[in-house]
Amino acid sequence: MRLNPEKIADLSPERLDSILRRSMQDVSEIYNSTKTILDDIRQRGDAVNVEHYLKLKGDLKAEHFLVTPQEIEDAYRQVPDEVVKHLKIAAKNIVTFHTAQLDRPQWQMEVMPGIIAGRKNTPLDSAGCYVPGRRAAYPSSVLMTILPAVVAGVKRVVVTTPPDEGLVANPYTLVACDIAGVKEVYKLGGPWAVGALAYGTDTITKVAKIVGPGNKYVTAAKMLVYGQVDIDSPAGPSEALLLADSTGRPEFLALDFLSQVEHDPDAAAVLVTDDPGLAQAVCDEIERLYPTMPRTEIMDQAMRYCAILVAEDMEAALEFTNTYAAEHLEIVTADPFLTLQKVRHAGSIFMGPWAPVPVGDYASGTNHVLPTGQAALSFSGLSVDDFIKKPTYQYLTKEGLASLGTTITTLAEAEGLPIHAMCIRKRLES
Ligand SMILES: NC(=O)c1ccc[n+]([C@@H]2O[C@H](COP(=O)([O-])OP(=O)(O)OC[C@H]3O[C@@H](n4cnc5c(N)ncnc54)[C@H](O)[C@@H]3O)[C@@H](O)[C@H]2O)c1
Ligand SMILES: N[C@H](CO)Cc1c[nH]c[nH+]1
Ligand SMILES: [Zn+2]
Repeated sequence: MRLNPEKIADLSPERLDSILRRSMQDVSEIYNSTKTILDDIRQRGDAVNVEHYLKLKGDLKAEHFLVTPQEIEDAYRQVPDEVVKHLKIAAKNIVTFHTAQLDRPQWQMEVMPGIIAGRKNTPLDSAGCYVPGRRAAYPSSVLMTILPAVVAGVKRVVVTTPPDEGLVANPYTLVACDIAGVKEVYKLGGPWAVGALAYGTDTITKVAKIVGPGNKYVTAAKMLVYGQVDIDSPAGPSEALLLADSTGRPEFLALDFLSQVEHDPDAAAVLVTDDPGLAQAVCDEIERLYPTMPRTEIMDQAMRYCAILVAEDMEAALEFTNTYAAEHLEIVTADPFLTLQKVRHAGSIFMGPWAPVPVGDYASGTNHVLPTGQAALSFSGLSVDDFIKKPTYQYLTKEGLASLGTTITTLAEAEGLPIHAMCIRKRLES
Protein backbone atom coordinates (compact mmCIF):
# COMPACT_ATOMS: atom_id res chain seq x y z
CA MET A 1 0.00 0.00 0.00
CA ARG A 2 1.58 3.26 -1.15
CA LEU A 3 0.20 6.53 0.17
CA ASN A 4 1.98 9.75 -0.74
CA PRO A 5 1.92 13.05 1.10
CA GLU A 6 -0.49 15.55 -0.48
CA LYS A 7 -0.38 19.30 0.14
CA ILE A 8 -3.78 20.57 1.26
CA ALA A 9 -3.31 23.63 -0.93
CA ASP A 10 -2.85 21.41 -4.03
CA LEU A 11 -5.89 19.10 -3.52
CA SER A 12 -8.39 19.19 -6.38
CA PRO A 13 -11.91 20.22 -5.30
CA GLU A 14 -13.11 16.63 -6.06
CA ARG A 15 -10.41 15.01 -3.92
CA LEU A 16 -11.03 17.42 -1.03
CA ASP A 17 -14.79 16.85 -1.24
CA SER A 18 -14.33 13.06 -1.21
CA ILE A 19 -11.99 13.23 1.81
CA LEU A 20 -14.43 15.47 3.68
CA ARG A 21 -17.66 13.60 2.84
CA ARG A 22 -16.15 10.12 3.14
CA SER A 23 -18.73 7.50 4.27
CA MET A 24 -21.65 9.95 4.05
CA GLN A 25 -21.55 9.59 0.24
CA ASP A 26 -22.04 5.83 0.61
CA VAL A 27 -24.87 6.30 3.10
CA SER A 28 -26.75 8.69 0.82
CA GLU A 29 -26.42 6.32 -2.17
CA ILE A 30 -28.44 3.59 -0.42
CA TYR A 31 -31.35 5.60 0.97
CA ASN A 32 -33.79 4.29 -1.67
CA SER A 33 -33.00 0.59 -1.24
CA THR A 34 -33.00 0.96 2.56
CA LYS A 35 -36.34 2.78 2.53
CA THR A 36 -37.89 -0.10 0.56
CA ILE A 37 -36.91 -2.52 3.35
CA LEU A 38 -38.15 -0.17 6.10
CA ASP A 39 -41.51 0.45 4.37
CA ASP A 40 -42.01 -3.29 4.02
CA ILE A 41 -41.36 -3.81 7.74
CA ARG A 42 -43.75 -1.01 8.64
CA GLN A 43 -46.50 -2.73 6.62
CA ARG A 44 -45.83 -6.42 7.20
CA GLY A 45 -43.80 -6.48 10.44
CA ASP A 46 -42.34 -9.80 11.60
CA ALA A 47 -43.11 -11.54 8.30
CA VAL A 48 -40.44 -9.49 6.52
CA ASN A 49 -37.78 -10.41 9.08
CA VAL A 50 -38.75 -14.07 9.01
CA GLU A 51 -38.49 -14.12 5.20
CA HIS A 52 -35.12 -12.34 5.33
CA TYR A 53 -33.57 -14.70 7.89
CA LEU A 54 -35.02 -17.98 6.55
CA LYS A 55 -31.65 -18.48 4.86
CA LEU A 56 -30.06 -18.80 8.33
CA LYS A 57 -32.64 -21.14 9.88
CA GLY A 58 -35.15 -23.22 7.93
CA ASP A 59 -38.02 -23.55 10.45
CA LEU A 60 -37.80 -19.91 11.54
CA LYS A 61 -40.63 -18.24 13.47
CA ALA A 62 -40.73 -14.65 14.73
CA GLU A 63 -40.42 -15.84 18.37
CA HIS A 64 -36.96 -17.23 17.57
CA PHE A 65 -35.43 -13.75 17.22
CA LEU A 66 -35.52 -13.27 21.01
CA VAL A 67 -32.39 -14.64 22.72
CA THR A 68 -33.24 -17.26 25.36
CA PRO A 69 -31.60 -17.68 28.80
CA GLN A 70 -30.17 -20.97 27.47
CA GLU A 71 -28.38 -19.09 24.67
CA ILE A 72 -26.79 -16.76 27.24
CA GLU A 73 -25.64 -19.78 29.24
CA ASP A 74 -24.17 -21.35 26.08
CA ALA A 75 -22.42 -18.07 25.28
CA TYR A 76 -20.64 -18.02 28.67
CA ARG A 77 -19.19 -21.46 27.87
CA GLN A 78 -17.56 -20.04 24.72
CA VAL A 79 -16.12 -16.85 26.20
CA PRO A 80 -12.82 -17.07 28.13
CA ASP A 81 -12.94 -15.89 31.76
CA GLU A 82 -10.20 -13.40 30.91
CA VAL A 83 -12.51 -11.62 28.44
CA VAL A 84 -15.35 -11.54 30.99
CA LYS A 85 -12.97 -10.02 33.54
CA HIS A 86 -11.85 -7.26 31.15
CA LEU A 87 -15.38 -6.52 29.96
CA LYS A 88 -16.20 -5.85 33.61
CA ILE A 89 -13.19 -3.51 34.00
CA ALA A 90 -14.27 -1.59 30.88
CA ALA A 91 -17.88 -1.49 32.15
CA LYS A 92 -16.77 -0.01 35.47
CA ASN A 93 -14.97 2.91 33.78
CA ILE A 94 -17.88 3.54 31.41
CA VAL A 95 -20.32 3.68 34.34
CA THR A 96 -17.98 6.00 36.31
CA PHE A 97 -17.58 8.44 33.39
CA HIS A 98 -21.26 8.42 32.43
CA THR A 99 -22.52 8.79 36.00
CA ALA A 100 -20.58 12.07 36.12
CA GLN A 101 -22.73 13.27 33.20
CA LEU A 102 -25.94 13.17 35.25
CA ASP A 103 -27.40 16.68 35.57
CA ARG A 104 -29.30 18.19 38.46
CA PRO A 105 -32.53 16.09 38.35
CA GLN A 106 -34.74 19.16 38.77
CA TRP A 107 -34.20 22.89 39.20
CA GLN A 108 -36.34 25.99 39.27
CA MET A 109 -35.93 29.75 39.58
CA GLU A 110 -37.96 32.92 39.98
CA VAL A 111 -37.66 34.58 36.56
CA MET A 112 -39.56 37.66 37.81
CA PRO A 113 -41.53 38.09 41.06
CA GLY A 114 -44.40 35.58 41.00
CA ILE A 115 -43.11 33.70 37.93
CA ILE A 116 -41.52 30.37 38.80
CA ALA A 117 -39.95 28.37 35.96
CA GLY A 118 -38.10 25.10 36.15
CA ARG A 119 -36.86 22.01 34.40
CA LYS A 120 -36.93 18.36 35.35
CA ASN A 121 -35.22 15.28 33.93
CA THR A 122 -37.31 12.36 32.75
CA PRO A 123 -35.60 9.27 31.34
CA LEU A 124 -36.97 7.76 28.15
CA ASP A 125 -39.32 4.82 28.76
CA SER A 126 -37.40 2.64 26.31
CA ALA A 127 -34.27 2.54 24.18
CA GLY A 128 -33.15 0.19 21.42
CA CYS A 129 -29.40 -0.38 21.21
CA TYR A 130 -28.03 -1.55 17.87
CA VAL A 131 -24.89 -3.66 18.36
CA PRO A 132 -23.06 -4.31 15.11
CA GLY A 133 -21.52 -7.59 14.13
CA ARG A 134 -20.49 -8.69 10.71
CA ARG A 135 -16.84 -7.87 10.05
CA ALA A 136 -16.02 -7.93 13.79
CA ALA A 137 -17.76 -8.66 17.10
CA TYR A 138 -18.73 -5.65 19.21
CA PRO A 139 -19.26 -6.55 22.88
CA SER A 140 -17.68 -3.15 23.61
CA SER A 141 -20.61 -1.47 21.81
CA VAL A 142 -22.98 -3.38 24.10
CA LEU A 143 -21.39 -1.65 27.09
CA MET A 144 -21.19 1.74 25.33
CA THR A 145 -24.91 1.78 24.50
CA ILE A 146 -26.61 -0.05 27.37
CA LEU A 147 -24.71 1.39 30.33
CA PRO A 148 -25.46 5.10 29.64
CA ALA A 149 -29.14 4.17 29.21
CA VAL A 150 -29.13 2.33 32.54
CA VAL A 151 -27.32 5.23 34.27
CA ALA A 152 -29.97 7.59 32.85
CA GLY A 153 -32.75 5.46 34.36
CA VAL A 154 -34.29 3.95 31.19
CA LYS A 155 -36.52 1.06 32.30
CA ARG A 156 -36.71 -0.97 29.08
CA VAL A 157 -33.42 -1.39 27.23
CA VAL A 158 -33.49 -3.65 24.18
CA VAL A 159 -30.56 -4.90 22.10
CA THR A 160 -30.54 -6.04 18.49
CA THR A 161 -27.52 -7.65 16.86
CA PRO A 162 -27.04 -9.54 13.58
CA PRO A 163 -27.12 -13.34 13.80
CA ASP A 164 -24.91 -15.88 12.04
CA GLU A 165 -25.73 -19.20 10.38
CA GLY A 166 -28.30 -21.10 12.46
CA LEU A 167 -29.64 -17.79 13.82
CA VAL A 168 -26.90 -17.68 16.44
CA ALA A 169 -25.76 -14.42 18.04
CA ASN A 170 -22.13 -13.68 18.79
CA PRO A 171 -21.28 -15.17 22.24
CA TYR A 172 -19.11 -12.19 23.26
CA THR A 173 -22.00 -9.85 22.51
CA LEU A 174 -24.42 -12.00 24.53
CA VAL A 175 -22.09 -12.19 27.53
CA ALA A 176 -21.64 -8.40 27.43
CA CYS A 177 -25.45 -7.99 27.36
CA ASP A 178 -25.67 -10.16 30.45
CA ILE A 179 -22.94 -8.17 32.22
CA ALA A 180 -24.79 -4.93 31.35
CA GLY A 181 -28.01 -6.46 32.70
CA VAL A 182 -30.16 -6.54 29.55
CA LYS A 183 -32.53 -9.47 29.04
CA GLU A 184 -34.37 -8.43 25.86
CA VAL A 185 -31.96 -9.20 23.03
CA TYR A 186 -33.09 -9.83 19.44
CA LYS A 187 -31.08 -11.54 16.72
CA LEU A 188 -31.71 -9.02 13.97
CA GLY A 189 -29.25 -6.89 12.01
CA GLY A 190 -29.09 -3.92 9.64
CA PRO A 191 -32.27 -2.18 8.42
CA TRP A 192 -34.36 -5.18 9.56
CA ALA A 193 -33.39 -4.48 13.17
CA VAL A 194 -33.84 -0.72 12.85
CA GLY A 195 -37.27 -1.12 11.19
CA ALA A 196 -38.50 -3.50 13.90
CA LEU A 197 -37.36 -1.15 16.69
CA ALA A 198 -38.80 1.94 15.01
CA TYR A 199 -42.22 0.63 13.92
CA GLY A 200 -42.73 -2.32 16.25
CA THR A 201 -43.95 -5.75 15.16
CA ASP A 202 -46.21 -8.39 16.73
CA THR A 203 -43.24 -9.70 18.74
CA ILE A 204 -41.14 -6.55 19.26
CA THR A 205 -42.59 -3.47 20.94
CA LYS A 206 -41.33 -0.25 19.37
CA VAL A 207 -38.84 1.89 21.30
CA ALA A 208 -38.62 5.63 21.92
CA LYS A 209 -35.07 5.99 20.63
CA ILE A 210 -32.60 3.92 18.61
CA VAL A 211 -28.92 4.32 19.43
CA GLY A 212 -25.74 2.57 18.45
CA PRO A 213 -23.19 2.29 15.70
CA GLY A 214 -23.25 0.41 12.44
CA ASN A 215 -22.20 0.26 8.81
CA LYS A 216 -23.69 2.36 6.01
CA TYR A 217 -26.92 0.25 5.92
CA VAL A 218 -27.55 0.70 9.63
CA THR A 219 -26.73 4.41 9.45
CA ALA A 220 -29.01 5.01 6.46
CA ALA A 221 -31.84 3.13 8.22
CA LYS A 222 -31.44 5.13 11.42
CA MET A 223 -31.47 8.40 9.51
CA LEU A 224 -34.62 7.34 7.63
CA VAL A 225 -36.62 6.42 10.77
CA TYR A 226 -35.68 9.65 12.54
CA GLY A 227 -38.95 11.42 13.39
CA GLN A 228 -40.78 8.13 13.87
CA VAL A 229 -38.35 7.62 16.75
CA ASP A 230 -35.40 9.64 17.96
CA ILE A 231 -31.86 8.54 17.10
CA ASP A 232 -28.48 9.37 18.62
CA SER A 233 -26.29 10.42 15.67
CA PRO A 234 -25.15 9.05 12.31
CA ALA A 235 -22.56 6.78 13.98
CA GLY A 236 -21.41 5.08 10.79
CA PRO A 237 -18.15 3.62 9.44
CA SER A 238 -15.24 4.42 11.75
CA GLU A 239 -12.73 7.16 11.07
CA ALA A 240 -9.74 8.90 12.64
CA LEU A 241 -8.00 12.19 12.01
CA LEU A 242 -4.46 12.39 13.36
CA LEU A 243 -3.30 15.97 13.93
CA ALA A 244 0.44 15.91 14.52
CA ASP A 245 3.40 18.26 14.62
CA SER A 246 7.04 17.24 14.38
CA THR A 247 6.83 15.55 17.81
CA GLY A 248 4.71 12.74 16.30
CA ARG A 249 6.27 9.28 16.15
CA PRO A 250 5.75 7.64 12.74
CA GLU A 251 5.70 4.09 14.15
CA PHE A 252 2.78 5.01 16.47
CA LEU A 253 0.92 7.15 13.95
CA ALA A 254 1.07 4.52 11.18
CA LEU A 255 -0.66 1.94 13.39
CA ASP A 256 -3.19 4.46 14.73
CA PHE A 257 -3.98 5.36 11.10
CA LEU A 258 -4.65 1.72 10.14
CA SER A 259 -6.47 0.79 13.35
CA GLN A 260 -9.72 2.54 12.43
CA VAL A 261 -9.47 1.55 8.77
CA GLU A 262 -9.61 -2.15 9.72
CA HIS A 263 -13.28 -1.73 10.72
CA ASP A 264 -14.96 -1.33 7.35
CA PRO A 265 -14.39 -0.84 3.60
CA ASP A 266 -16.09 2.57 4.06
CA ALA A 267 -13.88 3.62 7.00
CA ALA A 268 -11.42 6.53 6.76
CA ALA A 269 -8.13 7.78 8.20
CA VAL A 270 -6.29 11.04 7.61
CA LEU A 271 -3.04 12.42 8.99
CA VAL A 272 -2.64 16.19 8.87
CA THR A 273 0.67 17.79 9.83
CA ASP A 274 2.77 20.86 9.17
CA ASP A 275 5.88 18.68 8.96
CA PRO A 276 6.56 17.23 5.45
CA GLY A 277 9.25 14.97 6.96
CA LEU A 278 6.74 13.38 9.36
CA ALA A 279 4.20 12.97 6.54
CA GLN A 280 6.79 11.11 4.44
CA ALA A 281 7.91 8.97 7.39
CA VAL A 282 4.31 7.91 8.15
CA CYS A 283 3.74 6.99 4.46
CA ASP A 284 6.94 4.91 4.52
CA GLU A 285 5.96 3.19 7.77
CA ILE A 286 2.48 2.31 6.45
CA GLU A 287 4.06 0.90 3.28
CA ARG A 288 6.50 -1.17 5.38
CA LEU A 289 3.79 -2.48 7.73
CA TYR A 290 1.03 -3.12 5.23
CA PRO A 291 2.17 -6.52 3.87
CA THR A 292 2.32 -7.79 7.47
CA MET A 293 -1.15 -6.54 8.40
CA PRO A 294 -4.36 -8.59 8.74
CA ARG A 295 -7.67 -7.40 7.25
CA THR A 296 -6.08 -5.79 4.18
CA GLU A 297 -9.05 -6.85 2.03
CA ILE A 298 -11.11 -4.37 4.07
CA MET A 299 -8.40 -1.71 4.30
CA ASP A 300 -7.63 -1.79 0.54
CA GLN A 301 -11.15 -0.52 -0.16
CA ALA A 302 -11.14 2.07 2.61
CA MET A 303 -7.94 3.64 1.23
CA ARG A 304 -10.06 5.78 -1.14
CA TYR A 305 -10.99 7.90 1.90
CA CYS A 306 -7.48 7.95 3.39
CA ALA A 307 -4.88 10.68 3.01
CA ILE A 308 -1.61 11.98 4.41
CA LEU A 309 -1.94 15.75 4.25
CA VAL A 310 0.65 18.50 4.63
CA ALA A 311 -0.59 21.91 5.77
CA GLU A 312 1.19 25.26 5.40
CA ASP A 313 1.47 25.54 9.19
CA MET A 314 -0.30 24.30 12.33
CA GLU A 315 -2.97 27.02 12.04
CA ALA A 316 -3.90 25.64 8.61
CA ALA A 317 -3.80 22.08 9.99
CA LEU A 318 -6.22 23.15 12.73
CA GLU A 319 -8.50 24.82 10.21
CA PHE A 320 -8.64 21.53 8.27
CA THR A 321 -9.27 19.66 11.53
CA ASN A 322 -12.30 21.80 12.34
CA THR A 323 -13.68 21.38 8.82
CA TYR A 324 -13.09 17.62 8.77
CA ALA A 325 -14.98 17.21 12.11
CA ALA A 326 -13.65 13.72 12.78
CA GLU A 327 -15.34 10.97 14.71
CA HIS A 328 -11.99 10.47 16.50
CA LEU A 329 -9.31 13.13 16.63
CA GLU A 330 -5.81 12.37 17.88
CA ILE A 331 -3.83 15.44 18.93
CA VAL A 332 -0.14 14.60 18.90
CA THR A 333 1.53 17.96 19.39
CA ALA A 334 4.09 19.45 21.77
CA ASP A 335 1.29 20.87 23.95
CA PRO A 336 -1.91 18.91 23.30
CA PHE A 337 -3.90 20.80 25.95
CA LEU A 338 -3.10 24.08 24.18
CA THR A 339 -4.07 22.57 20.81
CA LEU A 340 -7.31 21.28 22.38
CA GLN A 341 -8.41 24.88 23.03
CA LYS A 342 -8.48 25.48 19.29
CA VAL A 343 -10.49 22.36 18.37
CA ARG A 344 -14.21 23.00 17.90
CA HIS A 345 -15.49 19.93 16.06
CA ALA A 346 -14.70 16.29 16.83
CA GLY A 347 -16.58 13.35 18.35
CA SER A 348 -13.93 12.26 20.84
CA ILE A 349 -10.42 13.61 21.27
CA PHE A 350 -7.31 11.59 22.14
CA MET A 351 -4.41 13.65 23.42
CA GLY A 352 -0.68 13.02 23.54
CA PRO A 353 1.42 10.07 22.40
CA TRP A 354 -0.06 7.61 24.91
CA ALA A 355 -3.75 7.93 24.05
CA PRO A 356 -4.43 6.12 20.77
CA VAL A 357 -8.08 5.74 19.69
CA PRO A 358 -8.44 2.10 20.90
CA VAL A 359 -8.12 3.46 24.46
CA GLY A 360 -11.54 5.06 24.08
CA ASP A 361 -12.86 2.26 21.85
CA TYR A 362 -12.72 -0.01 24.87
CA ALA A 363 -11.80 1.18 28.28
CA SER A 364 -11.05 4.80 29.22
CA GLY A 365 -14.72 5.32 30.09
CA THR A 366 -15.63 7.81 27.32
CA ASN A 367 -18.20 6.66 24.78
CA HIS A 368 -17.18 5.15 21.43
CA VAL A 369 -20.55 5.71 19.72
CA LEU A 370 -19.64 8.84 17.80
CA PRO A 371 -20.82 10.88 14.78
CA THR A 372 -19.09 10.15 11.46
CA GLY A 373 -18.89 11.71 8.00
CA GLN A 374 -18.60 15.31 9.27
CA ALA A 375 -21.69 14.86 11.46
CA ALA A 376 -19.53 16.01 14.40
CA LEU A 377 -20.15 19.52 13.02
CA SER A 378 -23.61 19.26 14.58
CA PHE A 379 -23.85 16.07 16.69
CA SER A 380 -22.14 14.88 19.88
CA GLY A 381 -21.20 11.34 20.79
CA LEU A 382 -23.54 9.14 22.79
CA SER A 383 -23.98 10.21 26.41
CA VAL A 384 -26.41 9.96 29.30
CA ASP A 385 -28.14 13.07 27.87
CA ASP A 386 -29.32 10.97 24.91
CA PHE A 387 -31.62 9.05 27.22
CA ILE A 388 -33.04 11.94 29.23
CA LYS A 389 -35.75 14.37 28.17
CA LYS A 390 -35.92 17.68 29.96
CA PRO A 391 -39.47 19.05 30.16
CA THR A 392 -39.80 22.58 31.49
CA TYR A 393 -42.60 23.88 33.74
CA GLN A 394 -43.93 27.17 35.13
CA TYR A 395 -46.12 28.29 38.03
CA LEU A 396 -47.43 31.88 38.27
CA THR A 397 -49.13 33.83 41.02
CA LYS A 398 -51.94 36.18 39.95
CA GLU A 399 -49.57 39.11 40.53
CA GLY A 400 -46.94 37.38 38.39
CA LEU A 401 -49.44 36.98 35.56
CA ALA A 402 -50.50 40.61 35.92
CA SER A 403 -46.92 41.80 35.58
CA LEU A 404 -46.58 40.00 32.22
CA GLY A 405 -50.19 40.47 31.03
CA THR A 406 -49.60 43.31 28.59
CA THR A 407 -46.48 41.68 27.14
CA ILE A 408 -48.35 38.45 26.40
CA THR A 409 -51.52 40.04 25.02
CA THR A 410 -49.53 42.47 22.85
CA LEU A 411 -47.44 39.67 21.35
CA ALA A 412 -50.46 37.35 20.91
CA GLU A 413 -52.33 40.04 18.99
CA ALA A 414 -49.24 40.88 16.93
CA GLU A 415 -49.15 37.22 15.89
CA GLY A 416 -52.86 37.26 14.98
CA LEU A 417 -53.81 34.82 17.76
CA PRO A 418 -56.47 36.69 19.78
CA ILE A 419 -57.69 33.69 21.80
CA HIS A 420 -54.22 33.46 23.35
CA ALA A 421 -54.73 37.02 24.60
CA MET A 422 -58.24 36.19 25.89
CA CYS A 423 -56.79 33.45 28.19
CA ILE A 424 -54.80 36.16 29.95
CA ARG A 425 -57.45 38.90 30.08
CA LYS A 426 -60.13 36.54 31.40
CA ARG A 427 -57.94 35.64 34.36
CA LEU A 428 -56.83 39.18 35.11
CA GLU A 429 -60.47 40.38 35.05
CA SER A 430 -61.60 37.59 37.43
N1 LIG B 1 -19.25 5.51 14.60
C1 LIG B 1 -19.27 4.69 15.63
O1 LIG B 1 -19.58 5.11 16.74
C2 LIG B 1 -18.92 3.25 15.47
C3 LIG B 1 -18.63 2.44 16.59
C4 LIG B 1 -18.37 1.08 16.39
C5 LIG B 1 -18.43 0.54 15.11
N2 LIG B 1 -18.72 1.35 14.06
C6 LIG B 1 -18.88 0.86 12.71
O2 LIG B 1 -19.89 -0.16 12.75
C7 LIG B 1 -19.78 -0.90 11.56
C8 LIG B 1 -19.93 -2.36 11.81
O3 LIG B 1 -20.17 -2.91 10.55
P1 LIG B 1 -20.47 -4.42 10.30
O4 LIG B 1 -20.75 -4.55 8.83
O5 LIG B 1 -19.40 -5.25 10.90
O6 LIG B 1 -21.78 -4.73 11.15
P2 LIG B 1 -23.25 -4.07 11.11
O7 LIG B 1 -24.05 -4.82 12.12
O8 LIG B 1 -23.17 -2.62 11.21
O9 LIG B 1 -23.80 -4.42 9.67
C9 LIG B 1 -24.13 -5.73 9.31
C10 LIG B 1 -25.54 -5.71 8.76
O10 LIG B 1 -25.57 -4.89 7.59
C11 LIG B 1 -26.68 -5.29 6.82
N3 LIG B 1 -26.32 -5.34 5.42
C12 LIG B 1 -25.19 -5.83 4.86
N4 LIG B 1 -25.26 -5.75 3.51
C13 LIG B 1 -26.47 -5.19 3.22
C14 LIG B 1 -27.13 -4.83 2.01
N5 LIG B 1 -26.56 -5.01 0.82
N6 LIG B 1 -28.35 -4.27 2.11
C15 LIG B 1 -28.95 -4.06 3.30
N7 LIG B 1 -28.37 -4.39 4.49
C16 LIG B 1 -27.15 -4.93 4.43
C17 LIG B 1 -27.08 -6.68 7.28
O11 LIG B 1 -28.31 -6.59 7.93
C18 LIG B 1 -26.00 -7.05 8.28
O12 LIG B 1 -26.53 -7.80 9.36
C19 LIG B 1 -18.42 -0.54 10.95
O13 LIG B 1 -18.65 0.36 9.90
C20 LIG B 1 -17.71 0.17 12.09
O14 LIG B 1 -16.74 1.05 11.63
C21 LIG B 1 -18.97 2.67 14.22
N1 LIG C 1 -13.63 2.55 16.72
C1 LIG C 1 -15.02 2.20 16.87
C2 LIG C 1 -15.83 3.48 16.73
O1 LIG C 1 -15.72 3.99 15.47
C3 LIG C 1 -15.33 1.55 18.19
C4 LIG C 1 -14.71 0.21 18.39
C5 LIG C 1 -15.26 -0.88 18.97
N2 LIG C 1 -14.36 -1.85 18.94
C6 LIG C 1 -13.25 -1.38 18.41
N3 LIG C 1 -13.47 -0.13 18.05
ZN1 LIG D 1 -12.21 0.95 16.70
